[in-house]
This record gives sequence, C-alpha cells and structure tokens, in this order.
Amino acid sequence: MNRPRVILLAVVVAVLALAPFALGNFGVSLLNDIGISALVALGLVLLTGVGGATSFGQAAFVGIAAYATAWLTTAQGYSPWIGLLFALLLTGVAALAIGLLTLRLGGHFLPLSTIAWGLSIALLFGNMQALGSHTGLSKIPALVLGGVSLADPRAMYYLIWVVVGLAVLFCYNVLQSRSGRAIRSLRGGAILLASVGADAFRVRLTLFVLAALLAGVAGWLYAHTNRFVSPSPFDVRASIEYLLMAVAGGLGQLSGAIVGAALVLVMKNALQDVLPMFTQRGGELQAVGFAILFLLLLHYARAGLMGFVTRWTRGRFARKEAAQPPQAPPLPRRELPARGTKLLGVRNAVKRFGGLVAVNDVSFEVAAGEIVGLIGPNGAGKSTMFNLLTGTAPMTSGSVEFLGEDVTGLQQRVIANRGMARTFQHVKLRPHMTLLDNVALGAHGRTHKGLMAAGLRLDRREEAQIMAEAWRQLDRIGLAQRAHELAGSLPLGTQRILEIARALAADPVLLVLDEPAAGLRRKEKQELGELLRKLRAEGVTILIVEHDMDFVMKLVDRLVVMNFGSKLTEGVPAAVRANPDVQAAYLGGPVNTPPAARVEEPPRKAAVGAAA
Ligand SMILES: Nc1ncnc2c1ncn2[C@@H]1O[C@H](COP(=O)(O)OP(=O)(O)OP(=O)(O)O)[C@@H](O)[C@H]1O
Repeated sequence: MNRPRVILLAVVVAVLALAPFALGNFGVSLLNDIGISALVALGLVLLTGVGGATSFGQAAFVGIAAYATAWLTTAQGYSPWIGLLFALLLTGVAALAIGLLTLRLGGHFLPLSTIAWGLSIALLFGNMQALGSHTGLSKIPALVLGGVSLADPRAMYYLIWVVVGLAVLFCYNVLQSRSGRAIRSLRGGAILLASVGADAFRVRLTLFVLAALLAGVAGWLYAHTNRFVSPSPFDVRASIEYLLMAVAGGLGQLSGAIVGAALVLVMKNALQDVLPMFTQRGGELQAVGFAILFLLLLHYARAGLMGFVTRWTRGRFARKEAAQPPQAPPLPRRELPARGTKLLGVRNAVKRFGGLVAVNDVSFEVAAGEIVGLIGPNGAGKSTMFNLLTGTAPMTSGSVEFLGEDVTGLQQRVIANRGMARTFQHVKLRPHMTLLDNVALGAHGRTHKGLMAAGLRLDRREEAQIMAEAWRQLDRIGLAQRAHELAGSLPLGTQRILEIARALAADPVLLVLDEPAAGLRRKEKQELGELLRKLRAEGVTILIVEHDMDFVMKLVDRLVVMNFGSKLTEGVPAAVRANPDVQAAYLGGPVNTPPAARVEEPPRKAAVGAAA
C-alpha cells in the first residue's frame, strides 16, 4: 500500500476520533449532520458521478427511512434496530419500484422524473395523518447499543462516523470489482456492456438501490439523532442540497461526499450566522448564495474540491497499482466446438432502415476454426450484418444460428454470454478507465460475483482471476507495460487492438472483428495478423470485416463479399479475387493490389433501393 496514503488515512481517523474532545456541543452536532449528509452524498457520487444518472429525489429516500423507523418505534413500540431493518426494506422496495419505472428514461427525462417522485413522496409525508401530517412525529427513542444509550450527540457521533467509514469502505470495494467496472462503464451507453454479457439496466438499477439504501441508513440515523421527523427536511430542496454536496466535494471521488457535505453544511451555518447581521432576509439570501456556489462550481470546478486536491498532491496519495499480475488460477475456459463443424449460420438476413435496405436477404455460414472475411465497398452493409448476428440490432427478417441454436431475437448480452465476442467499427472503450480495467470488462460474462460480495470483499479470489486474465490478454497484444494508463490516451489504432484484448478476455468461441486493422502501421498489422492466426490455431473462429485487401487476403480462409446490402459472392480468396463482379464492385478494377496497399473504395451512398 502507498505509505503517504496510509499515513493520511491514519491522521484523518485520529482527528475524527479526537474531535468530540476538542469541540463543543454545537461542533459535535454539526459533525453529526455532516456524517449523515455524507452518506446521502456518497450514494450520489456513485449514482451521478460514477454511473451518470442524476437524481433530484435522494432526500425522499432519507425521508422514507426516517419516517419508517419513527413510525415503527413510536406508534408500534419496536426497537430502533428493528426500525433499521424496516427502514432499509421500505427504502429498498421503494427504490426498486421507482427505478423499474424511471431508469429506462433517457436524456433529461430521468432527472425530471426524480423531481416528480421527490416532490410527491415529500407531499405524502405531509398529508398522512398516521405520520403526523405537517407536524411530523416526535418522541422517537434514542438508540441503545450494548446497553449504552446513544441519546447524547457525542455518543451518536461515534456511531455515525463508524457507519460513514464502513459505507465508504464498502463503496470503495465495490468500485474495485467486477460490479464496479460495470458501474464505471455505464456512462457511454449500454452497447459495450451488452457486448461483454452485462445487463446495463440491471447494473443501473442495482446502483440506484444502493444509493437509496445509503440514503436510507442516513434517514435512520437522522431520526434517532434528532428524535423528531417532519416533512420539510426531505423535500426537493434538500435533495438539491445533497446534490450540491456531491458536486462541491467532487463527483469523481468517494471522499468528495464527506468533503462536500462538510463544505456545504459549514457554509450554510456560517451564512445563517452572518447574514442576519446585515439583513432580515437572510433565508432568501442563503438560497441565492447556494445558487451562486452551484453555478461557480459547474463553471470552474466540475471536479469539485477533491479534484483540486488531487491535482495539487499530484497523485501522491493515490492507490498504488500492482506492477505485476496477481497469482491466481486461470478462469474456467469454454469448450470449443470441433474444427470444421458448423458454428454460425445466417439465413436470409434482412435489415431495413426506413426505406433503405441495408442488408438484403444475405445468407452464409462459418465453420469452427476458420477465419472468414466479410468484405465489400463502403456502405455495403457489413457493419449492419455484424450488428444483426451479434444481436446488437434487431433483424427485420431472417435468422441466425449459433452453436446449433437459434439465437434470432435474443438480446446481445445473451448471445455474448454464449461465446460471441465482438469489437466495433467505431471503437467502444471507456477512455477514463485504465487499459487493464477495459480488458477486465471483457471477462464480465465469465464471472459471477455481485455487488454485495464485492462490497464485503468476498470476491477477491475471482477478482484476482479476472485481473490475471486481463494482464494475460494485455501481454498478448504487447500492452502489458501500459496496463495502468488510461485507454483514452492510446492512439485510435491501438485502441482497436485493445478492443480485441477485451473480446479475448471473454474466452470467445467466435470473435467478430469490425475493421481491426484500420489506423494500424504496417508492422502493427503484421503483428495483428500473427495474433489472429495464432488464435485460429488455438481453435478460435474469427469473422472479420476489413478494408485492407492485402491484409485480409493473406489472413482469411474464406471470403463473403457484400455489395449494396446483398451478398455478391463467397469463396476462397483466390477465387474471390478473380471474380469479375467483385472486381467491378471495387473501383471497377482488379482486387489484387500490390502488397500493403489498401484498397480505397470510393465513398458512396448505399441507396439500395426502396423497400419492397
Ligand atoms: N442506424 C442506421 N440508420 C439508418 N441507416 C443506417 C444505419 N446504420 C447503417 N445505415 C445505412 O446502412 C447502409 C450500410 O451501412 P454499414 O455501416 O452496414 O455499411 P458498411 O459496409 O459497414 O460500410 P463501411 O465499410 O463504410 O463501414 C449505409 O447506407 C448506412 O448509411
């Protein structure tokens, strides 16, 4: 572990442990509020900062939990510890229901819907007589732990901050895991996740429920610290304040939740003290002050306070990355079908985009252990064909058989999990993640440990296996030395190769590569060719779209040629090269170009005629 990081952590823990001895009652209560708010902001750092889903309704979850425990302990006389279970159950169920209803909404609709349910839940609290309507519920019992009452804020302080510490540790563990990589990949669309066998909606829903449960723990602590609940601390204004905390601290880092909560609450208290000295309209001015802070942050400091700190300290306190792969047994491998048996069969595939027929009644087969090239001029429909057979896009008609089973209409992730791994014409990597993490994503479908296991570090064996596999694939493509660099720092050609490593981490039966050699230099192309031949020798089947005719002709066993959405011909490279129709399709001339020369097709629109 990084020594300065350990020392920093020890200092923070020591300061927090000693703080109640140095502070008065007001200071301790303020730190209690900061700790409780930090739990909510922590959920928002994960949900919004990492997962990219903005929520203006987090205070509602705090409220559900606070009211749940308040009602159960006051009206029903149960212990606050039963109240905790009830509060978490209710918050979790509410988050699941709300998430199922709203998380599929794209763009601005999700944040808008969070405002809607945030408002309605707060209104509900104010209008339910059993919950004391607008007056709320009072006389909530204090917590008792091991026979010791925590009625005193100083006693509560330690419980709150131990819970904050455990929550941060849990979230930190999650982020360094299989689930965490999926969560970190949510930004940038669902297709990449589906291609590695993950369900982006499920990942987002789980994250949403986790963030709500963190808010739920905060609500439970709030109720038993303040011993009184009323609707106003759980309305949309409070939600915005929580979001402000996460943004102010730094949405990209877990510590940002604590720093942001401290910043906002200290500032709020300072304004409450200072403003009345100058004006009687302090409350209104306070809101204006926060609005200005929000605007300044969004304009000048999107990475928040922790973003500045990270830059100043130049990563001195950052986690030390392993320079070597961990020692771990290899992940179980798939059984590959016997060489020469039918692996993939595409029958009468049709894809229409409105009036444009991008793929028109195309059929072909791929046998296990061969490399098949899918070639054709620009706009011939090759990438669309790949999208159809991998399940990335639905077919208009036709069918696909993979490993002897009909996979037509199956979801992309289901097909991926059956052993079909792909790369994309427009590279789909996560540029803000390291090379190692990008490749490790590929093994998602081969592994199983979930978020809970990750948070509790019960996934370490599997995680070591995933990392060992990712290192192995990076080594295979010659990028192991750069394992901890960000994928976005690679040139585009190398990013394509990184996509292949990610696909290989899935241990595929069929590797579907869309223009893998584009942007590579001659030597890199040779290395890529060698890698693909080696994979074929190992029994992996490869289907490849490639424009570099020299590269593809030397590599493949067979070619399928498409033109204007239809199949023009198929056969061994020599026969295809000699085919006059193919020569006519390419530049109106022969395809046997000089070595290393790329056949440049004239860009043209594949207006394949109106739909029948
Ligand atoms: N989502 C879409 N909506 C509408 N038209 C599309 C869509 N995707 C592809 N097309 C059209 O379908 C046709 C085939 O495109 P496709 O990308 O499959 O060709 P390609 O052979 O892969 O071309 P290239 O070699 O240039 O990548 C093109 O005319 C393209 O504009």
